[in-house]
Amino acid sequence: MRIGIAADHGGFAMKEQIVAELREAGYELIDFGAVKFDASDDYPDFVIPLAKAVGEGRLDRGIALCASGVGASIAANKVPGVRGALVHDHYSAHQGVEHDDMNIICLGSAVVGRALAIELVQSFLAASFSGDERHRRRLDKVAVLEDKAAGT
Ligand SMILES: O=C(CO)[C@H](O)[C@H](O)[C@H](O)COP(=O)(O)O
Repeated sequence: MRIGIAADHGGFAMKEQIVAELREAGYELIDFGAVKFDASDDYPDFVIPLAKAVGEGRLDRGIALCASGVGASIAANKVPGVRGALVHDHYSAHQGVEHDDMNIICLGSAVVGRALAIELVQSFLAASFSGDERHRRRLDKVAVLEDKAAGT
């Protein structure tokens, strides 16, 4: 599985922890930055390149962090092909993939602790889209909006 991760200063420390844990667990992942803590950086500068890589199919899954996870979620979901969600709980971390084909998990470093964040990411990465017809039908109704925006 091709995985990417991105964070602004609000999520930087937690990103570093998640990268270390996932690499230790054997995952390979691409780090879209930030590469250092800079209190003046902006989450779109890191989250949008990650989201484009996921939306264009160059990555299978993404992990996006900021302080609340809200800005990261808003930015990621502007990108076609992205189905991102701000997640704080185990059920959403896997059900969001199983039912909604979530491909970017957004986390708020000021909201969830390190251990929970890593468990949420592992749950997200371990889950697969069920492919059930009712879920595809619902996703197709959402994707229509992207098709209209693209003029197709
Ligand atoms: O949480 C965030 C957006 O939802 C981001 O991490 C911002 O950086 C957060 O708003 C903190 O911003 P500040 O410039 O550090 O006050």
